[in-house]
Amino acid sequence: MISVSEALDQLFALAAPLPVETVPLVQAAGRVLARPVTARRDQPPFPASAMDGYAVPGAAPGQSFTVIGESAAGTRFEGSVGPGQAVRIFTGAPVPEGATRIVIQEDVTRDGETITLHDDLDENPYIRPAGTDFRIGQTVEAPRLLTPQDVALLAAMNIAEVPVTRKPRVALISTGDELVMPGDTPGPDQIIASNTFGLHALLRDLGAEPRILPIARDTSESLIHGFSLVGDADLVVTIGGASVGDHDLVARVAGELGMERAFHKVAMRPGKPLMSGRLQGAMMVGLPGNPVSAMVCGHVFLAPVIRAMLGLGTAPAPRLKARLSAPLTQNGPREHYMRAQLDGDGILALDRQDSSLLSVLGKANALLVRPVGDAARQIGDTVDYLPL
Ligand SMILES: Nc1nc2c(c(=O)[nH]1)N[C@H]1C(S)=C(S)[C@@H](COP(=O)(O)OP(=O)(O)OC[C@H]3O[C@@H](n4cnc5c(N)ncnc54)[C@H](O)[C@@H]3O)O[C@H]1N2
Ligand code: MOO
Repeated sequence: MISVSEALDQLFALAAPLPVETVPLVQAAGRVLARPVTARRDQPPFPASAMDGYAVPGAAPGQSFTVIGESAAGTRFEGSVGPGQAVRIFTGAPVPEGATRIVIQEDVTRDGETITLHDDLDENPYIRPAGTDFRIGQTVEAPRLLTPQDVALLAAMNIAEVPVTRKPRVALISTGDELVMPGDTPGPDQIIASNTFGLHALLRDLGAEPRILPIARDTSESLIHGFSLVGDADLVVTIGGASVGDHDLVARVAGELGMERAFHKVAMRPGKPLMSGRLQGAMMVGLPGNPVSAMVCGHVFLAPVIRAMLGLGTAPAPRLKARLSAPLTQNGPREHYMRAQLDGDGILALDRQDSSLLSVLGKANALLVRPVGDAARQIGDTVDYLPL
């Protein structure tokens, strides 16, 4: 059995960054910017008013000015402002030549075309210099997972299309005679395929394009048929059939189909029977069937693999630290990812840790990580965790 970090290294060696494609800006959020993009204009492109008021060439309390025109957002005042003159101006409008500040309209009394400034003037000039937000040539660096804020910035830079890494296509194959799809009517010995859907959701959130294939039954023929449906997937993920039972066929069938196996079995709990390799041009990961094992492997392995394929680098799932709010007994020979709850008092491993318990996983908001052979821990000790 290899360690979690050795398994991750081998997975990263199999996970090549995907090609670049161009998408319209409305589809850019959540995608990974693949190349730096450069602003095509200054913003604002002219000195702009930050407030509604009057543009004046300097201002003293009590001073009067004659209003000679108007500058609105989209339609500037053509001309300049001389001594004793003011231009009515609105937020976002170009500041006319000769004006050095904007006096907000709350600080002004207007009588016809004459304005008189109040005694308690707001001193802020309220002018945004040209290019104060960004200048032509300024870049948004890549790789970068684009947020809604980034999309707004790119739009302001007049970038209508962006180069992004293609979404990793992931084929999900559940295996087992006992499984039916949610909504179907299970026979007396059957259960519902669950982690398939949890993994689909996780992968979609990570920016992949997952596809659930028909459930493969516990026969070689059915599994071979399942593998024949993966199409152009970058990553094939099987669920179940990874262990040592008579009906656990995934490793054998994948081997017969020519899988170059990188590893099978990892010193972790849950998730021990994990396997991976390369199968017919795609990366393949065989997850254990126990629902919590599959989901934990999704967070610990599939998430970093998807990020690597997206060009976001090769790093394990980020870990944080917290203080224990209940003691822990000694850990065994496998790295343990304990379902845990984190709150203001610290982190607490939940009572029941069986890898079939989705209801416990649902209550957890963290996976508390116990290193191999970790000694017993006391309240207040610092531990690592992965947020869920
Ligand atoms: N003698 C041994 N038995 C087992 C070992 C071992 O080392 N020696 N390892 C155990 C561990 S650890 C795990 S984890 C499981 C993993 O087994 P498989 O990957 O072969 O998974 P299955 O046997 O097919 O299923 C396990 C369990 O999960 C349920 N399952 C499977 N797929 C789904 C799905 N898509 N949705 C919901 N539930 C699913 C399945 O019905 C079983 O209950 O092996 C241990 N055994
Ligand atoms: O490793 Mo299994 O995933 O402990 O339940």
